[in-house]
Amino acid sequence: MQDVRVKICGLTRAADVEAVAEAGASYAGFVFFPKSPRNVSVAQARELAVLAPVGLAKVGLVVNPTDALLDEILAEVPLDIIQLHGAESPERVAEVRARYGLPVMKAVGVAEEADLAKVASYQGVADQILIDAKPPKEADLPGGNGLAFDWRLVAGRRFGKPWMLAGGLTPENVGTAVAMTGVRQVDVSSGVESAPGVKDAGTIRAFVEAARGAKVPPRL
Ligand SMILES: O=C(O)c1ccccc1NCC(=O)[C@H](O)[C@H](O)COP(=O)(O)O
Repeated sequence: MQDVRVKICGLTRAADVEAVAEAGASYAGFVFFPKSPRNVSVAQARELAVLAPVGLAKVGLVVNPTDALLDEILAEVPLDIIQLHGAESPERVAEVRARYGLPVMKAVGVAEEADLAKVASYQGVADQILIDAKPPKEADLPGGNGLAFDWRLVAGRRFGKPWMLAGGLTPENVGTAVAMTGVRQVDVSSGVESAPGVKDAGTIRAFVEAARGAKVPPRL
């Protein structure tokens, strides 16, 4: 049985990339969103991305990006995946994918069953779907809020494309989340931080260990 794959999002320091690689995560996320405590400049992201070893996929997270912003990022940062975390339409997802020739992961915020209907419109255009907790109405950030949603909504679900579960995951609850949902990939940001935007190497290690040691229910 394959291990659960882990994405650690919002890396800002060289030591974070090192910790993520050493822990055995599969994806390292860099946030390009000025309001975020995890925001990195293009130059910073480049310095971090080049430290990632082969096998650690570098994900660039953007929110409703213009082509100009994506051009600027992709001219400098050797990304493997583009994560679209705003209100991008399926047409925009297809356009970004075609323009840059990179896989695109589209985030969909979920708070109730009805939110999952949106996933269908991205199945044909995105390479992966990130099922994340919907942010509270007053939130400054569309993601990275450390809030979970009701995992029963996605228990045993398949979405026609590989998917990842996010929102309020921690070393303590990720095993339950995997066992309950059957998801093969998980994403975390706040749950491995000692303060907003500050990753903690020990907690990253504990999270990856817990995720990889989780009991994944067999696919029916
Ligand atoms: O993490 C951010 O600061 C962020 C800012 C703007 C858009 C999205 C953002 N994060 C998205 C992610 O992929 C997070 O890892 C995901 O939402 C889970 O976050 P958390 O609940 O804090 O583990």
